[in-house]
Amino acid sequence: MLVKSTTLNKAAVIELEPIEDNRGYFARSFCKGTMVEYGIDFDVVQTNVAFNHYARTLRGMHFQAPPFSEDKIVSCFQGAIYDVIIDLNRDSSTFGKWYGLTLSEENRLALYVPKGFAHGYLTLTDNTSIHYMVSEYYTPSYESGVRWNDPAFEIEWPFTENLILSPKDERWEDFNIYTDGMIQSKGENYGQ
Ligand SMILES: Cc1cn([C@H]2C[C@H](O)[C@@H](COP(=O)(O)OP(=O)(O)O[C@H]3O[C@@H](C)C(=O)[C@@H](O)[C@H]3O)O2)c(=O)[nH]c1=O
Repeated sequence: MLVKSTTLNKAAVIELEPIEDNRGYFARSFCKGTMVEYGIDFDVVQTNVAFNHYARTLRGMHFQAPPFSEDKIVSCFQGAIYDVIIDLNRDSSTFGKWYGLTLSEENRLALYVPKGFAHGYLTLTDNTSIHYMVSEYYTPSYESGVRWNDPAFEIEWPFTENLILSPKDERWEDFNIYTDGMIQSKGENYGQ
């Protein structure tokens, strides 16, 4: 597996290195040692799958606040999604910036989402299956989010009309770039 940097601090794209033969291929999709070589210390405590019936389904933008901030590794093993992250760490030079890429069963890419990043995705096809590993247990009282179309971030989504969202994801309040965000080293969460 190859780990490649992105435009956002700490976030990375993971590329499989399939070993092919007449049956198909084999590839490592996660290796703690390889991640450490790239400076990422990731301990998986839970793996999750999500399925979406329809294209234009948007889930996000979610994070767990300190002290339950979590790293994630997200991949799409059926169909295709446009996956987006936002750096909400106030002490990061890429604070407030977003990054997006297509994850699909064809490109077999995964996205490493560091602590303090909001994460969400828009399905590009019907019948999408998403797999993600997380480094913290689900802690609903620390679950938080920002709205997919919050003007503070200007995310360029492939579609913006006729989206399917949960009521929770429609209602995240506006992010205030001056007062909201997190500082992981201090375990602090500001604003929402
Ligand atoms: C995330 C999660 C949800 N649930 C429950 C809560 C609820 O009843 C149901 C659906 O939850 P949600 O609507 O939050 O599911 P969903 O919108 O798919 O939430 C996920 O979105 C993507 C973008 C992420 O990045 C994930 O970390 C996670 O927040 O599943 C768990 O039991 N454990 C979990 O770890």
